[in-house]
Amino acid sequence: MENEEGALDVSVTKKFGQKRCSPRLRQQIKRPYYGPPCRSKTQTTDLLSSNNTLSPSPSSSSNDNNNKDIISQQQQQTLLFDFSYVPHTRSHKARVKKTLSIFNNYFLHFSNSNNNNQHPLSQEEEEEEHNRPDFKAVSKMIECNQLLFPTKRFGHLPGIDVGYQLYSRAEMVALGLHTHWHSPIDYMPPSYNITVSECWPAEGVSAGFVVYKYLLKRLEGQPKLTSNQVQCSNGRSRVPAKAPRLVCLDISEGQEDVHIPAVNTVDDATITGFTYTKYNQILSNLKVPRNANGCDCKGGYCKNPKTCSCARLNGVDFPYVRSNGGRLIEAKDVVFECGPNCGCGPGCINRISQQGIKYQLEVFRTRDRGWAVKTKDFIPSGAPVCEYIGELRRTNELDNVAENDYIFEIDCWQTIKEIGGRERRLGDVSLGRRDEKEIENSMPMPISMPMPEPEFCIDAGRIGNVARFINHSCEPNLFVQCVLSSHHDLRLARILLFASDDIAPMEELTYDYGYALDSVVDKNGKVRMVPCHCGTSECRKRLY
Ligand SMILES: C[S@@+](CC[C@H](N)C(=O)[O-])C[C@H]1O[C@@H](n2cnc3c(N)ncnc32)[C@H](O)[C@@H]1O
Repeated sequence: MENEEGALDVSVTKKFGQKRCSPRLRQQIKRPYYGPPCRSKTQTTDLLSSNNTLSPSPSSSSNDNNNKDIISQQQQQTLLFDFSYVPHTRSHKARVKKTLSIFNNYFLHFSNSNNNNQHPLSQEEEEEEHNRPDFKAVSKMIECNQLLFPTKRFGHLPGIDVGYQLYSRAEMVALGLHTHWHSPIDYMPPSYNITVSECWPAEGVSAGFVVYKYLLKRLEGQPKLTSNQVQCSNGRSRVPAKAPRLVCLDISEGQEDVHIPAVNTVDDATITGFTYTKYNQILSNLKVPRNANGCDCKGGYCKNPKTCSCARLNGVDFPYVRSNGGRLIEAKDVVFECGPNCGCGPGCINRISQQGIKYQLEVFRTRDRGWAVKTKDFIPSGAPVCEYIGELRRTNELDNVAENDYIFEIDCWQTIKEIGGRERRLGDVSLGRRDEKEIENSMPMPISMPMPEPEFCIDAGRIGNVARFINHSCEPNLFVQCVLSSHHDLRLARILLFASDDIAPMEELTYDYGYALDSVVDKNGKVRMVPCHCGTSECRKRLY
């Protein structure tokens, strides 16, 4: 939000290419977080100390007429001064992270409850402020005392660094960076002008508005900006990056809807030794389960979760909302999507993971982790990023497993049942017993069948897609979601990677490989140890 000279562009509240965004954050929570603590108004604002995992209730007070009053009361609170610069600690950053998770969680739930309204909202009603899911999310956070900085502050906000990219006013309100919900421009009375050195109208007039810029004084002790923190409000970096060497224009060779270039600024390596494919390859010795029965929904789209048999498998709800092209509301042990025998069509809300890659991704070379993948687009939390694609194999038929870095064991059943030391991958996800029963009932094998180890895996060593280049991080921004669409055999579930946070453009994509330490042995039975170079504050130091 501040440029190299310290001039603040008041257009910071403008959209940044897409609808919503989040700052670049390093989180403290290892697993995707989907259950915000909803606390009473009397509690303190220490979000991190709360252990409650109450899910937001989309219906409660979402249309409260006094929402606006709550916000305007807040706007009138006394200003707090804080001119001392406090270096950001992990706990400050974790609070920011958690606040944005809570906002996203409410946003997705309210979007879902709008979709599921018995009487769908008209276009005009949808545009009314009190019906907007972002407005409802912020109102709910105010009601539950979940804003990060609920009092208007002047000066430093611990945990929020210069260089954060914020795309929506609602997120800024959630953090306490912006207090005027109704107006895109927040302000302080003139008596608070001590931090402004200069102010001038920018050249040109945009859509009838003059854009003002402000040169601000740096707080004492505030570190200098680094070039990678500098962003313009139009999304382009102000400091030109060193021209990368393009080693491949499109690793998918036209198979994906978007080109996936590969660049290397580190060494002479090129992309070799694998063939790109968009679909899992099934080896001839493997029997593909028959297609599951589908739902009877008509008219191209599944609309009613009570009558759609696929929605019933997901706990009588659709797992996705339509916002930003489709987002998973919350992580689940398994998502049942509509498939080939369903009455709906390809545009159905319950087929979001079947649409292929839609974000601009780039493969790039790192100094210590080989190739990696970054996004050039903003990716909202809950959005599907890509599927892990390769050859479907039996795990007991793999040769040289220890030498193959590209094997993904399909361990959905084991993680649901917490078999073999596999903890539930989704951490904070709450799953009712009923859902687990539904999953078991829909499986084409007896539930008593002992499956201590995954029977099948996806081997992307020779054949695969862009997911094979995504590295591990102990603080990832993607999470693994098992999805069943054509059949209902969990042993052969599809493996999808979804965004666990809002992901800013140019951020590396990572997920937690989830290896148990000492679980990988070489062909002589000796434990293999690989150091982790994810570089995050939560790093467990070893990949396995
Ligand atoms: C699925 S591949 C990921 C792409 C890989 N970097 C490449 O160049 O093709 C997994 C391998 O990448 C490397 N890797 C991934 N994440 C890593 C990390 N955090 N630290 C060290 N090495 C990592 C390890 O060699 C690992 O076995």
